[in-house]
Amino acid sequence: MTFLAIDIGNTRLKWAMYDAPRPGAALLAHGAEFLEHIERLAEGPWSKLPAPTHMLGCVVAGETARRRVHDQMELMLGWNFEPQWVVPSVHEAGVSNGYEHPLRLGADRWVAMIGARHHILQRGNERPLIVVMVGTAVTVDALDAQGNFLGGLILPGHGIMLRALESGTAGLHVPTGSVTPFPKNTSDALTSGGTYAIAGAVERMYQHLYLHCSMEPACVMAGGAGWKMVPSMTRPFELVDNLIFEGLLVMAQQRWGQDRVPQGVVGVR
Ligand SMILES: Nc1ncnc2c1ncn2[C@@H]1O[C@H](COP(=O)(O)OP(=O)(O)O)[C@@H](O)[C@H]1O
Ligand SMILES: CC(C)(COP(=O)(O)O)[C@@H](O)C(=O)NCCC(=O)O
Ligand SMILES: [K+]
Repeated sequence: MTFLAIDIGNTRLKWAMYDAPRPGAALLAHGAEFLEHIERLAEGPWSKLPAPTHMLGCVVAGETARRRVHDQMELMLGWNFEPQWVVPSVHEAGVSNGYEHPLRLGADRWVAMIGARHHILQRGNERPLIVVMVGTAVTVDALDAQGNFLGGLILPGHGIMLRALESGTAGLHVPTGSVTPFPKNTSDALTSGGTYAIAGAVERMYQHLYLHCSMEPACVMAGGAGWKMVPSMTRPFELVDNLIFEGLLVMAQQRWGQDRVPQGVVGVR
């Protein structure tokens, strides 16, 4: 059994191939393509893969992007699985969706929260949890210790913040700068402003959640630009690069975990 996991964000498609559809499976291959290069997948990185038997993905980049990926899969000889895409629900894998309209939550946020909760539970006690994803947009989602998703923030990512300032002003066209506490040039002022805007939003959510749960939250961060945030965070954060894939593996196991030991056999010697 081989499992293909796909995450289509607004900037890049990330994919990973595992030897089984369950957490802990061995990673066989992985890659990322900017959305404008989706058409390279079949002839390029996917051409060397064994045929997946199962596939699960999440997409927030729209129907056209998903269709372009389906077209690539159809070009692959021997790929016969039915593509499945995550639809956020009211409850899955120990996480309850507190969104007013659960279906309107970004599928990537839902998968990341399920991955993060699984990740944290594996490492110890139930704790409140902050899940930060730094991609095209930034999302900051809060879960209580019981796995209830309480709500989350959406803010612009680094690129969108810079482009918005560039296009809305006459004098802000400068190269990328450094993050510093007291920026003394325009480049550093813009780069630091964006980074601390994200760090500040996360800190605020941390305080909200701490107050709500009376218990220190654990913090998990992911996304293509997550590494940029690490030095500027005000709380200890764990960077989990494959957070979405961990979530997809947890969900895949619920769908196809037929390798489970049959009931009644456990413990029999
Ligand atoms: N070559 C690159 N590799 C990784 N991250 C990049 C690269 N170029 C830009 N980035 C940063 O990562 C962000 C995209 O991260 P990603 O997680 O792929 O976003 P999304 O999930 O929204 O597609 C960009 O907005 C940018 O800040
Ligand atoms: C917030 C997002 C744009 C993040 O997208 P990304 O940065 O991962 O490309 C995406 O999760 C989305 O479109 N969400 C739907 C709206 C919502 O979650 O409320
Ligand atoms: K994403």
